[in-house]
Amino acid sequence: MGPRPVARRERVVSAPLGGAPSPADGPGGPDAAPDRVLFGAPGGPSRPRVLSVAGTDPTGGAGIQADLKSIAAHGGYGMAVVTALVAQNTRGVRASHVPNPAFLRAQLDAVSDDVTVDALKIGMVATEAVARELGAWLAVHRPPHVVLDPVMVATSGDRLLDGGAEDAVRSLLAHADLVTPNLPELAVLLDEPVAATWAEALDQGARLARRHGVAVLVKGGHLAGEPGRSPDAVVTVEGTVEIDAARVATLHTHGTGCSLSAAVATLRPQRDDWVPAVREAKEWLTGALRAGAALQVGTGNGPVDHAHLQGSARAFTHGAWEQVADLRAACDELVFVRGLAAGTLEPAQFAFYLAQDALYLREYSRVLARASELAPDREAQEFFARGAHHCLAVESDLHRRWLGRYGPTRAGDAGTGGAGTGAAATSPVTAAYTDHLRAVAASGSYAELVAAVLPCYWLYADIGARLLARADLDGHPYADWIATYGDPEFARASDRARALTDAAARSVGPAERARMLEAFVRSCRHEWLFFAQGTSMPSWPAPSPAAAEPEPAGVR
Ligand SMILES: Nc1ncnc2c1ncn2[C@@H]1O[C@H](COP(=O)(O)OP(=O)(O)OP(=O)(O)O)[C@@H](O)[C@H]1O
Ligand SMILES: Cc1ncc(COP(=O)(O)O)c(N)n1
Repeated sequence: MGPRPVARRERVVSAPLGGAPSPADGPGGPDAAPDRVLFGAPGGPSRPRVLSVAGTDPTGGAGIQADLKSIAAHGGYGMAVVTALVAQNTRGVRASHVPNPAFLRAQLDAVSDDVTVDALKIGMVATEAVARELGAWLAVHRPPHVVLDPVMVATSGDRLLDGGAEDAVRSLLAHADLVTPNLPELAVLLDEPVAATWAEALDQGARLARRHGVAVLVKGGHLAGEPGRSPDAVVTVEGTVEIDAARVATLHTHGTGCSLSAAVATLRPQRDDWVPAVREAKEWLTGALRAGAALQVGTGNGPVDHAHLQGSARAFTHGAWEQVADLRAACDELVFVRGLAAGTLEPAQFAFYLAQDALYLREYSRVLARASELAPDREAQEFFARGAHHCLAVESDLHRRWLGRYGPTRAGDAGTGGAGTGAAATSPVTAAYTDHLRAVAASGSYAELVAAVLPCYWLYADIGARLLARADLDGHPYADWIATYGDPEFARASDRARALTDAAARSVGPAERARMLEAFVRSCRHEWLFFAQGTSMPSWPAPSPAAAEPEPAGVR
């Protein structure tokens, strides 16, 4: 029932306040890139198709090999064009071979002649000639999201870019949305000394952003004076968003920059802007750094573990979604859902459903407000607070746009078992769902609560996308309503709710994860019932008038 129109409203309502490009929208503002593709929607690609243009590392920790693992770990389909074959391992670089630029172009064209690229990550370009050829290709085939990792020197200290080719890398900035230099690379791009403090690094990031109209991911991996921390920041002409993380005490940092930039490139087509993509990628990278040593790869600076969330620790929502596969199929088969898609649903049944939806949203808003209160960080707090606010906006909108159309009495008829006395009463099905949510809000943890509220986003985004693809909306009585179900904005909010749930799941132990799963599955069952009541809820008798209070003894 839920927040799908909420997310839709998010775009409309926030425009006057937040309509200016956000700091992380990139140089062209929020409209520079086309609307996000709804990956996994019918008829569309199931995953973002991400191209890495970079050098190789036969030991698999950096370059293209790392990029492909990182892309896969973030749900992308990875492709790779090789700029340079590098004989290296965890101890250093021995030799490299750079194929001629014509062969690079042949590889690039082989991809762009055949495949749509949703995001591009550029890593080691090795020589000026490679950078120029790549620039020429980009001038014609620029993908919607371009991340440039201006690789110059390896962790081992070996050069990966020809001396004198810095200008050519700088020229690629014109084709990039986000550039991800480490501190020495940032200094080279600006032709300034290396920043000694985090504040200086941020200033340099701002100068680079202004000079080239690009978003800059300033990385604190090489920073000395911040003990225990490894902060990064997304810096644009509009401002700076810092993303802090604990420093992992490890030698195994080979390929961190490659892995991070590939992760961000893969997440960007799946997220609203650069900040959430970087936040998620960095959180993942910190886990990958922690798990790196256990791989026992090499005797030098070993790689990070790109697969640390796979296997037993794979994303919580992945397993939870599989658990409710039957319920999801059952939702599709409901008379209500089929009638909605076909346009054959009785208007009175639709009105009853909407009246219950409005009642539900009022309660759901309170529950989202509680999730905001419990949220562990500002981004989650804002996400749920916005959701809570928009639920109320949508509830009012439902009354104004939809329930007015059918008349409060008819909705009330359905809701009060035929009493026909105006406002709808909460049905037992609606009450059971909101009771469940409020119980988790009252006594569950943040992790359990986000799992409980997730189905209201995710099931609707999922059903919405399929309804939209199937239904012919021309002259359809519920066209407006179905369009809100399939709105990509809503799918984005659902993705975010899912990512927050996964982040919460990663921070708790197995017992709490089991409670999260239970809360999630229960909410899914309530969602199914909520749809089902639209066509199969019997009227229930209106309550009898309250018995008159007995008069207290001794009066008169
Ligand atoms: N020891 C660490 N603990 C936590 N995060 C780290 C650590 N070292 C690097 N990082 C993070 O890894 C990412 C890459 O940062 P870094 O500044 O090392 O870039 P880089 O030098 O381009 O990487 P690479 O080592 O691949 O060349 C950043 O998000 C940074 O904060
Ligand atoms: C092909 C290639 N690209 C990038 C790096 C940088 O990674 P790191 O600095 O972690 O060695 C590398 N070593 N090899």
